[in-house]
Parts: sequence; structure tokens; C-alpha cells
Amino acid sequence: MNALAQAATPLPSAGILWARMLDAIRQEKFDYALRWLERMRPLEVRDGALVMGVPDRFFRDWVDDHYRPMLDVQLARMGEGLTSIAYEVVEGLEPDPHFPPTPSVKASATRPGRLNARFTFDTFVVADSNQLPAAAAQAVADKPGHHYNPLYIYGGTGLGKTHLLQAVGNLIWERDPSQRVVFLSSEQFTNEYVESVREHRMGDFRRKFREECDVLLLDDIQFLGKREETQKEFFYTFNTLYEMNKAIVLTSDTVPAEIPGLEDRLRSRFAMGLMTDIREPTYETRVAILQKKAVAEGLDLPDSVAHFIAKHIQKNVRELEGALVKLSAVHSLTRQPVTEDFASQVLRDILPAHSAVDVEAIQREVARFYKVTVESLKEDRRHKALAHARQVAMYLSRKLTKSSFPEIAARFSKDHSTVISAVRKVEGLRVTDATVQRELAELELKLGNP
Ligand SMILES: Nc1ncnc2c1ncn2[C@@H]1O[C@H](COP(=O)(O)OP(=O)(O)OP(=O)(O)O)[C@@H](O)[C@H]1O
Repeated sequence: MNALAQAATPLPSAGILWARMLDAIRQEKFDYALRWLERMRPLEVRDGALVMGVPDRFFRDWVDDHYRPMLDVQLARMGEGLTSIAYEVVEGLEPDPHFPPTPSVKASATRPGRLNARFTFDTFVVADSNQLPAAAAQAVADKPGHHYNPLYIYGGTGLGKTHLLQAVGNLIWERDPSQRVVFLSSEQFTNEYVESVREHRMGDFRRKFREECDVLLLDDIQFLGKREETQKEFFYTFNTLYEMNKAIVLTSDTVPAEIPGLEDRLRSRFAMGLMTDIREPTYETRVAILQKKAVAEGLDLPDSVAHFIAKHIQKNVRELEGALVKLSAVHSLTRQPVTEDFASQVLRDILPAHSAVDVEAIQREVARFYKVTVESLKEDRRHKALAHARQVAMYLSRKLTKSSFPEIAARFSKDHSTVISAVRKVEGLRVTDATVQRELAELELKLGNP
């Protein structure tokens, strides 16, 4: 038994299993992964799954997107018969004392909630496609409330908006921990508002966002347009903070004028400071990002392989990062040299040539196959056959396209946790149910992915 496992003896068996896994991962030198994994807390073993506590849904999706293959391999290697890792959001989760964090995230215990120490200006690659938003974000962090208030950053998915927003919060807090930095998404703002109304705690809500907030960082404000009452509340929050010269930074997938349902008075206020977009990275930027991330990951990435990946993954920094993490994980496990051939083999699922099919095409094919309508796949009806078709469509969307859980969820008008559980369910059925196995094989053949 290794030292960690011994130290963890008083923990339930989930703790011991996790200690063993972490130890193996440490020996494989997945230092980058460890910064994330060490922040999870083993909770229990349930239904063949090791259930891990995570601080929030964002964290869960990131770990699941980037480290699932590696975790699956480690889980299988333990030979305890566990088949998957499940996650549960645990409010106020702090690093487990049995698994002390690496120095880079040591401060995370007291860092304002939802701020992640990984997203800093140091780890952000500045290039033509993001120069202005990066400089503006830096200016806000240097003198909060004085420049560009509000700063409004918009652009496509996976291009670094959240990263910049977090970098502002981290830098302000690191320089002056007395600054009350509030970071959250507009969905979280909405949820907190609704909960406060329901529980008659509006006083607490207003205190949090108007009085006890020096810097408000609101991510993905495009969702604000959907809720009239929340918008009204946000309007007063905004005005109060603005009048007190408190810094406000907002991100969105589009300009205010194109956010459906957004009130005019908010539109005009969002435009009062600086509005700036992050564009898709150029070829050179993609190579630079890959090289910088490879250094952080401790991966020796030959130029030819960086160029190979940059050539194939063009739109999205999140995907570039995912590719690199996967490459690094497989390289550490197999010790195969990192060449273009190796990269094309390891990344075959995520390189575009293999993902020509999109979610809409999958919905059409699945609907035809199960003799239901595409519309019914997006409804809430729980009729058994319909639910199965919907789950299969979600599973195939995840498997055959490069879409993230939230992107797939949007296409099915569902919450992304619904997509995650659907995918898990069908993954299980694929192993245990011969009929489902046949259905999937046939559908994948039809979708051009034999
Ligand atoms: N210029 C960059 N330098 C380094 N990392 C980057 C850069 N741009 C994006 N990333 C990384 O890419 C990933 C996705 O970025 P992020 O989550 O900030 O995207 P986003 O624009 O907020 O996307 P979404 O709209 O889908 O939320 C993150 O892990 C982030 O660290």
C-alpha cells in the first residue's frame, strides 16, 4: 500500500480509491491535470461509480471534458470493478486536507467563490484576435472602476471571454484581497434572484450585489434577456454599482442589440463603457497558444505537431486545449513519441474530418429511426420510447460532433445536466443491452461513422 493510501485509512473507501488513483496520476507526471483533480473530494462509491465532489458545474464539465479518458484508464487499472466517475456539486468545497493543492492554487481556499486561480493574465496568450479585449481587461484590473465602465467583451464560444473575466477578478483580488469580487454567470444571477424572492431574502440579495460588491464580473449575459424580473433587478444593481464607480465587466456571445428580449435601457447602459470583441484565433495565434499550453502541461511539443493541430482545429481555443490535454495524457500513458502520426491517431475523434455530422443531422436521423418527430426530441414528454430516442440522440451528438454539453443542451432545449445523464445512461446500455448496441451501430452507420 502506498503512503497516501495509508494516510487516508480513516476515510471511507472512496477516499482510499481516490488516493490510489491520484498517486498513480502523480507518478505519470500529469502535473497540469493534478491542479484540477486535487480540488475534487471523494464522496462515496455508488452503483459502480466513484462519486466525486466538485465546486461547481463549470469545474465538473471541464474535468469531464479534459480528463475523462485518463480517469477511465486509471479507474480500470485499479481493478476494483468501478466503471465510471460521477460528480456532485458540493457548495463551498475546499481542497481536502488529505490532498493538499499545488502551490499555484494554494490561495484558492480563500479566493472569492467561483474564481479559478488557473485563469490569469499570465496564462492568457495575447494575439491579434484578442489584443483589445485583453488590454482593456488589464486596464480594468489595474484601476477598477476608472477605465471602461462597463467593459463589455463579446465573441464566439471557447475564445477566452470567461478566461479574461476571471483574470480581471484574480488580479484585483491578488493585489488587494479586501476587494470584494463577485463573479458569476447571468444564469447564476437569475437563480440567486429567483431563490431570494422565493425565500423572502431580497435584502440579502441586494446587499450582496449592491453593497458588498466592489467588482461585478457577469459572464454570459445573453441569458438575461429571457427573464423580465431579473433584468429589472439587474438594472438597479448595475445603476447602483455604476454610480459608486465600482467596476463592472460583462461577457456575452453577441452585441447588446442582438440579445433577444434585452431591455433598451440595459442595451444603452452596456454601451456606455467599452464594447470589444474576441475573434477566432489566427493560425499563428493557434500555434502560439498550443506552445504555451504545452509548456504549462510539461509536454515537449514538436513544432510540426503544433502546426498540424493548428491546421486542423481552427475555431475554438477550448478545442485546441482539449486536443493538447488528450495528446499529453495518451503520451504519458503510452510513452509513444509525439509525432504528427501519433497526433492524428489520438485526435481522430476531434479532428474536423471525422465530425462532419452535426447535431441537427443526428436529430433528423434518430427521429426517422425511432419514428418520432424532431420536435418531440426537444420536448419534455417522458414517454418511455420518446425518452430513449432523445437520450440516444444526445449520446450520438456528444460522440459524433465536437459540441460541448451546453451546446448540445441548447439544441435540445434542455439543461446540460440532462445531457450528461443521458450520455451516461446510453453509454451504460451500450455495454449491457444488445438491442441498444444494434440500434447504435445502425445509426452510426447511417450517420457515416461506422
Ligand atoms: N488566448 C488564450 N490564451 C490561453 N488560453 C485561452 C485563450 N483563449 C481561450 N483560452 C482557453 O480556452 C478555454 C475556453 O475559454 P473560455 O472558457 O474563456 O471561453 P469563452 O469565450 O468564455 O466560451 P463560452 O462562450 O463557451 O463560455 C479555456 O480553458 C481558456 O483558458
